[in-house]
Amino acid sequence: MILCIGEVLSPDELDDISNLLTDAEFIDGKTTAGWHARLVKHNTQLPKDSPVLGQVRSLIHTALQRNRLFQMAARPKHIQPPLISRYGTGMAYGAHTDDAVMRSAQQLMRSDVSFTLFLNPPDAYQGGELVIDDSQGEQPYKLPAGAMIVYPSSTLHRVETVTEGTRLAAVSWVQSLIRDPQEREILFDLDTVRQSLFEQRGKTKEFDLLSKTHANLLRKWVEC
Ligand SMILES: O=C(O)CCC(=O)C(=O)O
Ligand SMILES: [Fe+2]
Repeated sequence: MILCIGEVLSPDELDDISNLLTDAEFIDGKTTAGWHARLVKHNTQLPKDSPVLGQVRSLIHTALQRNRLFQMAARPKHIQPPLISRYGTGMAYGAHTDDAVMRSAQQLMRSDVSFTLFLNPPDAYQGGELVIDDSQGEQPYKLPAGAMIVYPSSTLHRVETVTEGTRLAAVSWVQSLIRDPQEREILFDLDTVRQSLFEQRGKTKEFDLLSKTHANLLRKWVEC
């Protein structure tokens, strides 16, 4: 499932992030890519010791925690602290697949879900689409500032060359409580229907039965 979620960051949070990044120093992004992705990764990102990295990550963490759609779609067990990337003119990230296993703090995590959170508006740059190769073929995504795309880490994807302007984005990976993407989608759909039924009719018998099925499938599939 590929899901676009709007207004994950508020205009105030976007302003704060933009101010923090204005004078920040960025370094070559190759340092955090796997050996094959490194060959095609041409961007820059905030270094680990950047004085603003903690604040930017904290704003993003808060936004992800409160976003119900993200929580429902990804069911995060671990979220890798996001990389804050900047693509200037001529920069791109060629076709690659994300590492299946990553080190997060002191532990290893599996990447199930990848996401890009767009930090500046689409008219601030030409090109720079995230292109995901899914069963329908290649699909380009270029979202408004503050919106995010959540997609399976198993896909091949790339970032088109930025031909003008600057693209700012946060990217990260999630190990999901629900490993299987189809099971995750079934739970997402059931949860969506359950909530809409509740909004329309309140806590009916049908709502209770759907909630029971949702909880029992979650119990069956969850990896704690
Ligand atoms: O910037 C993006 O939209 C995606 C970057 C990416 O694919 C990666 O860092 O692995
Ligand atoms: Fe990637």
